[in-house]
Amino acid sequence: MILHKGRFESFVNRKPLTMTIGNFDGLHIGHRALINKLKYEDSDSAVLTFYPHPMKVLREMSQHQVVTSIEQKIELIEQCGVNHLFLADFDRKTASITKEEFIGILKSLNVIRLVLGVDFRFGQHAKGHIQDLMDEFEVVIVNDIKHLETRVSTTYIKDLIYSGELDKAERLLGRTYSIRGEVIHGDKVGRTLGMPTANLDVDSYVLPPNGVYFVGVIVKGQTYTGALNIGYNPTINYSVKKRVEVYILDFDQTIYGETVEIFFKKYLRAEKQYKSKDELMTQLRKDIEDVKILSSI
Ligand SMILES: Cc1cc2nc3c(=O)[nH]c(=O)nc-3n(C[C@H](O)[C@H](O)[C@H](O)COP(=O)(O)O)c2cc1C
Ligand SMILES: Nc1ncnc2c1ncn2[C@@H]1O[C@H](COP(=O)(O)OP(=O)(O)OP(=O)(O)O)[C@@H](O)[C@H]1O
Repeated sequence: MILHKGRFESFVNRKPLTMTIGNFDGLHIGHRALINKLKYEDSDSAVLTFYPHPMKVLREMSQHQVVTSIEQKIELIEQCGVNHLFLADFDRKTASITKEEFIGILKSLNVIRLVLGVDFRFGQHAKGHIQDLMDEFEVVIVNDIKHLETRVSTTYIKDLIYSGELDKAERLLGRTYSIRGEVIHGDKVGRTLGMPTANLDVDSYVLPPNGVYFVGVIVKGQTYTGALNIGYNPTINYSVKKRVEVYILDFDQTIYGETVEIFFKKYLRAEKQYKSKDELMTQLRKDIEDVKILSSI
């Protein structure tokens, strides 16, 4: 896959393209339905997406949470076998590109065919409609992919994750929900409990509810099993900021600064304030036993 990164109006491409356009946060089964329709003999397949997510810029949402980081999105699109990914910088200037200018840029990029969802809008104030594109390009419209009468969308999947419906989110994503984060320094209390944990910086992701999860962990290309806690450590070492920390089974490396990927497999229990450190430790040992059993099934 060729990754074109930069300003939308500055991209250069010679070969004819069949392109789809959107945010594609999550690369869910609806998005994949579009991408799977990009293959034509007469052209290369292409995805156009914007970074940062337009919502972050337009609504000034510094805390806009995502289902896939930009790195994950690039990898997932590449795995779909797409020839070109156009990753356009998104800022106020990009947002002010009119629908006529938008069409002009697509033409200059040699786009001959567009594959789009029925609700597709584009250009300044989302004034451009599919109808405006039909005069200039061949347009393939993909009907909404639904799950039990509900249109699959990133917004819906985010709600499922926030409310802990991870099985359903997994079905709509077509893969286990995973997040990536750098291992940061915690308060190093875990190791004094005989249970060193990796604290993760995963601030930009949609997180499921607080509690303990059975997870898969990828560290330096190797897959491990883990017990992950999302919460505030109410028993010892209370934290005002939400923490995400994982105990990786059969692992004893120092991994500060490494990026690890966490795959949410099963919710185990709520985070709880225990009366003593010993009670917490007894529970943590039980969590690890539960995770061992689940990983052997
Ligand atoms: C699998 C797992 C489950 C946890 N469950 C709880 C819990 O129920 N209640 C709690 O107060 N802390 C819980 N913790 C947090 C520990 O108290 C925490 O690891 C400890 O405070 C170490 O913090 P540190 O990373 O800053 O060293 C859990 C941690 C893990 C890894
Ligand atoms: N369920 C679906 N079925 C078919 N096409 C879809 C579906 N969901 C999104 N698309 C199409 O995929 C492209 C990219 O979608 P985009 O990521 O912008 O929206 P979305 O998944 O609906 O997310 P959000 O909930 O944030 O609006 C658009 O052309 C859109 O119409």
